[in-house]
Amino acid sequence: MKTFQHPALAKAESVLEMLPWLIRHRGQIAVIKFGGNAMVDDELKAAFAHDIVFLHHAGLKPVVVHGGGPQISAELDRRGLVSEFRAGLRVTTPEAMDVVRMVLAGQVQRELVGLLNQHGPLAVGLTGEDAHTITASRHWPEIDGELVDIGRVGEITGVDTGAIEALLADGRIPVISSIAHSQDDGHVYNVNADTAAAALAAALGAQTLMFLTDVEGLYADWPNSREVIGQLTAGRLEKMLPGLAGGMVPKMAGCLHAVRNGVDDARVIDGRIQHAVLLEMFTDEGFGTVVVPDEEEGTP
Ligand SMILES: Nc1ncnc2c1ncn2[C@@H]1O[C@H](COP(=O)(O)OP(=O)(O)O)[C@@H](O)[C@H]1O
Ligand SMILES: CC(=O)N[C@@H](CCC(=O)OP(=O)(O)O)C(=O)O
Repeated sequence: MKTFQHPALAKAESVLEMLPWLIRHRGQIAVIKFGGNAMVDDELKAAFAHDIVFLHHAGLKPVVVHGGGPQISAELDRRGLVSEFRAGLRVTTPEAMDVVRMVLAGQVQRELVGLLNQHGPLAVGLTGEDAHTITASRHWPEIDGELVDIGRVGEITGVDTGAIEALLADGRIPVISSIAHSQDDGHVYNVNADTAAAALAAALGAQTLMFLTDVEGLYADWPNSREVIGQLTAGRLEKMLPGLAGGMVPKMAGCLHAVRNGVDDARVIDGRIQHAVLLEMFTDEGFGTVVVPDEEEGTP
């Protein structure tokens, strides 16, 4: 008997191509950090939300951590306040902290929760303050041999995954803002969102940590070349870290922390590409930079 090929056969084939990835990722926790610089436009943000909802329905447990650096800077600017960064971290006065909290928890997080919930009652937003999810103490970075005061910037001292795990068990998608509570002094602290995502990924026992940013991945010789490093081991990354600069420092330090603390792989991918998360998780077209534990050198 002759088989009949439906005109839409190619569609069935592309659905089937996902099968090995669906089997591989089922039940996995994926922490996905959406950088403020990757939130380029409404279409891209909507595509990101769609991808996260797809992961959820594909049987993964996505946890979204979001940034918002440029959005905070814009609001500070609107209020006539300056944005100063030291050692890659925003100098955060108590007045600026109010703006950080308002922009991250009140604007960026709300927008992402709203976009996710267009697909059903899925997303619940929280900040690190809620249920002591992230606790911190005041961070004093060392610059030129001296400890420098950069205000209400927190160094993570603890992660309590209870609230996130309860949400995951309830079939929700947690969306987390990188703000922490301090048990030392009762203040609220501004935490770099990359650092928060990495700490959460390790504490949750996530399989994957993914950073969506505004470059293709880690460039080997930035800013001189645009050659992306496809894969690197924790050991190689550790040697490279002191030579890195700018926004890549917390991302790559976060990748290292994650894979050294039980996360299978940590990725930096180009969040400006529509459906970057889906392409990375469910196709062979891996792009960006993946960091793997030392023993996995050579594994795709
Ligand atoms: N080696 C490198 N490879 C790629 N980008 C780098 C590198 N070193 C520094 N950068 C900078 O890091 C930026 C990404 O970090 P950041 O601005 O904090 O983004 P996000 O908002 O996504 O966290 C890039 O736009 C680039 O300017
Ligand atoms: C201490 C510190 O610098 N906190 C960051 C928090 C937001 C963030 O990290 O956002 P991106 O991921 O978009 O850069 C800030 O105030 O900009």
